[in-house]
Amino acid sequence: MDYQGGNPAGAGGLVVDKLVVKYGGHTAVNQISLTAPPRGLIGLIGPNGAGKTTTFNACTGLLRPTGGRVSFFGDEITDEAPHQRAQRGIGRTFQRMELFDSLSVRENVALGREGGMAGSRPLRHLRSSRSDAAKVREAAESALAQCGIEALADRRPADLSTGQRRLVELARCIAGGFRIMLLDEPSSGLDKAETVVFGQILRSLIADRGVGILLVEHDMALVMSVCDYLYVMDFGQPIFDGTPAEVRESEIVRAAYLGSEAA
Ligand SMILES: Nc1ncnc2c1ncn2[C@@H]1O[C@H](COP(=O)(O)OP(=O)(O)OP(=O)(O)O)[C@@H](O)[C@H]1O
Repeated sequence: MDYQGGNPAGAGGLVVDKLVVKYGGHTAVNQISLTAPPRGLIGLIGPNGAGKTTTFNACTGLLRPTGGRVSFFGDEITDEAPHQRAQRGIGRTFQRMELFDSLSVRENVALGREGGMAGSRPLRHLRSSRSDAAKVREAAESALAQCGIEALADRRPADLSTGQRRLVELARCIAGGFRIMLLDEPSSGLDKAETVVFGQILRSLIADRGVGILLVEHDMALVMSVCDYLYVMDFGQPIFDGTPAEVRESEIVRAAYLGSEAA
């Protein structure tokens, strides 16, 4: 079922159920449940150290949880390796950008598609077909267009502004053709105008491609304006979930987080 707004629990996509993650004796994530459905833009917010990135790492397989389950379109994937989850359609960007400055923007974006194809067929680079190359080119051009950065295709990331680099990173993830994309602070370093454009691109991405997005973000203006539904965590615990309007009104959230942010 595609997401129609409101509480997305049970709507399919990426489902996290009572997730627990410990680093040694420290419980970084404690009983977190959330759903990121197709066509939904879901925010995961909370103060620094709340456990948001740790939750992402458990969803993408970089960390094995101590408890709870992760499933994807009905299949349990809690113990699957990162590449298996990527092949199923879980994509991700990282808090710190990882672009290759020796490659052009177009080549960086194409890697998003090539990585997935190489993962499914390890010898692809030795015996890649013309149709594979065409698919990669097409995916890269389409992702560049989705982000409005076709004109930057032949430039090097090092020569671009932070805002432009963020869009290259997003385009690379889009080129991967994922069904659910986890974006970790993707608007960090952008100015207000760039952030507005970034939010519009996220919404158009959902409308045009039917993907779902799980967004970790500290920019409350962006979160409140683009998200359909929000999960709020603090000290590893779930403290509230609801629509942006409900979150804004919540005393619990205000006390834990929004009091210090521009709500
Ligand atoms: N590799 C690690 N080893 C031990 N503790 C860690 C590790 N990574 C994170 N932590 C701790 O786990 C908790 C959750 O961290 P996490 O990075 O998931 O929070 P976050 O909500 O993403 O924070 P931020 O908004 O600052 O990125 C914090 O107390 C952090 O110090």
